[in-house]
Amino acid sequence: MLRIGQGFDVHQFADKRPLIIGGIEIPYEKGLIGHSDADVLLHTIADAALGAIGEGDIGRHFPDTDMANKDLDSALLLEDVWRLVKQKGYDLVNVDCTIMAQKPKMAPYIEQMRERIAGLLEADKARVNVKATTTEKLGFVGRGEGIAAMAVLLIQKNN
Ligand SMILES: Nc1ccn([C@@H]2O[C@H](COP(=O)(O)O)[C@@H](O)[C@H]2O)c(=O)n1
Ligand SMILES: C[C@@]1(CO)OP(=O)(O)OP(=O)(O)OC[C@H]1O
Repeated sequence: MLRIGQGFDVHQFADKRPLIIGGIEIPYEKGLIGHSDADVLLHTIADAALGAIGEGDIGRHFPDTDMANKDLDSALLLEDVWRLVKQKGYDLVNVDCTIMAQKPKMAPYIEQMRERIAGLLEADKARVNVKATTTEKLGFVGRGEGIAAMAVLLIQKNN
């Protein structure tokens, strides 16, 4: 049995915040804001995984009204979501992600992100692909107001 899910998330830039994407801290003059650590890529993957198992979205599982989720490490959030996926008997087939950011350059950090995500999803790195694109200076991403990410994720159960 195969199931597919997709995810999309956006977070806004602010000064004096670390920039954490894909579980990796990227040196930059600004970071993303959210109730959690605002890891836009891990949130997107978690939403895609929840979509694939028909379990809603991260806002339902980790409400931003709950102070227990304040400054939450999104790696823990994705680990929790992945536990649900595994409990239902599924493994990762592959996940493909796109980060939309005018700046900074993601290319130097992509391999580290793949390794981190593969670890969180208990899968080989070859099953994880991460891409980055600018939006050619158009829209909120192009103006450097924030970063968006999307993911498509496929899981498989062998029975
Ligand atoms: N934040 C980003 C954006 C893009 N890249 C890399 O540059 C390539 C070209 O970007 P375009 O927006 O012109 O498509 C893209 O394919 C990425 O490899 C990046 O590293 N970081
Ligand atoms: C992760 C949660 C919870 O800490 O907070 P945020 O960091 O604001 O992230 P978002 O992608 O808006 O949605 C899920 C939230 O409930």
